[in-house]
Amino acid sequence: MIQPPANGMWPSPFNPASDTWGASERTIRIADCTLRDGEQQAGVVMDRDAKLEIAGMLDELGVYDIEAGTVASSEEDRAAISAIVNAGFKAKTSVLCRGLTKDIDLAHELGAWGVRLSFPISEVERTYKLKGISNADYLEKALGLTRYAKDKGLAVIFSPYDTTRADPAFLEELVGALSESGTVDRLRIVDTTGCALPEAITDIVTRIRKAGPDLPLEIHCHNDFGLACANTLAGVRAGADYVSSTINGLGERCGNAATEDVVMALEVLEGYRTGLKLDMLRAISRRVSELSGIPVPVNKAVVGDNAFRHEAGMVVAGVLKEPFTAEAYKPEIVGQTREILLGKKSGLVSVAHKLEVLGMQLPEDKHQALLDEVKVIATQKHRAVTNNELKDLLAQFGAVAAE
Ligand SMILES: CC(=O)SCCNC(=O)CCNC(=O)[C@H](O)C(C)(C)COP(=O)(O)OP(=O)(O)OC[C@H]1O[C@@H](n2cnc3c(N)ncnc32)[C@H](O)[C@@H]1OP(=O)(O)O
Ligand SMILES: O=C(O)CCC(=O)C(=O)O
Repeated sequence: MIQPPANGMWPSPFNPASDTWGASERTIRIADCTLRDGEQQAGVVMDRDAKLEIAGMLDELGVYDIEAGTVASSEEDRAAISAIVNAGFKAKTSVLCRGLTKDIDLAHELGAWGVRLSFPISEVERTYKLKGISNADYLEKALGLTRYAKDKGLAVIFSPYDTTRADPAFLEELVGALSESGTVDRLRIVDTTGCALPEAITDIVTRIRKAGPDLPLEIHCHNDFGLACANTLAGVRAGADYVSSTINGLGERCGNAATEDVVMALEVLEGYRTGLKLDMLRAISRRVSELSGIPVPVNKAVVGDNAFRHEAGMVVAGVLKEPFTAEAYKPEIVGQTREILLGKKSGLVSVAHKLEVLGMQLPEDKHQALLDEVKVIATQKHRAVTNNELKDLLAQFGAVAAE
């Protein structure tokens, strides 16, 4: 008889073998940016206490670094950054800086571990944000800023904003120069408008690795085409060891790659290890939702309420015998629980199951009539039937407590 895998994960055997991308030799580190890009979602405000609480949960989750805010943004944000820096977390605290030395000074004064120097590289960004700066001036400025930050003892993550629309030859030239300068600890590849395909990310990472073979890489993708997770995975496969993502995919416009999606795809489908406490994912998702005011869709991957809920009769008939018939991994791995709902799509197997769960007995010849009534109620109410509604129905049908 077929045996489920002992680790509670059952991916497709058509997936490439887990050592294809060196998964067994690489640990992928999560550089979470919920508190910076997450807060950039229009209308979201997270105050100092909210940020400190989320940072504490991220630390417990096991992320490598926490991008705590944009240092120039406000006094409140600087207070939050300062509180996070001084909280004694294991995770490192970094901040986003513009290409301005005054931002680097602020980061230094706050005691941040590192800076992400955001310096737009594509022609469109440079034209409208950096007064049309030339390639030569861009290079000089980038080298000057990274040197300035390095001399202050900061970890330097250089971020050529809008990387995926950069001129490829200039991007390679920049990477070569930064790499040679020894002033950069990591390069962040940014798909600012979410406009890249996974193949493009693979190409960019491959080019960058050729131009600066020793430069550690971070991948930061937006979700405007629903590709943020796929693009992040492509970046990791091609050689990025750091993932910049957010809880619940919170972030500008359509958001960022969701930490929970990326981590579970890496762990379950690709065989990488992230070192995260996966069973915290549901709890941190809920808290970030509460503190940001942005709800988690019920069908959100990994952390949604419906991620491990089953209603359709044919599915439930399988799940009750072997959950892997409808699930790729066990819900408890991510702090979720499985639930069977009774509703419009249920069958008799679900009726028997619900009776058992509620500790009730009903003669089998009444099950079909009960199911018919369940379907009427569900159809009228446009939802599944609650346990209380079911208990009332069972009373009407003369069900008794099981012995
Ligand atoms: C999309 C991203 O994820 S990047 C991160 C963006 N995050 C944020 O903007 C959040 C926090 N921002 C803020 O609180 C404010 O924008 C502040 C305090 C940083 C700056 O406010 P202000 O000084 O009033 O400037 P404002 O935001 O209106 O405009 C930004 C200016 O910086 C320029 N700029 C934009 N990006 C950069 C950069 N990376 N480096 C240097 N200058 C930049 C813009 O072109 C604009 O210049 P202009 O005034 O000549 O048009
Ligand atoms: O330049 C950066 O690293 C920040 C920009 C960003 O978050 C983005 O473009 O998506």
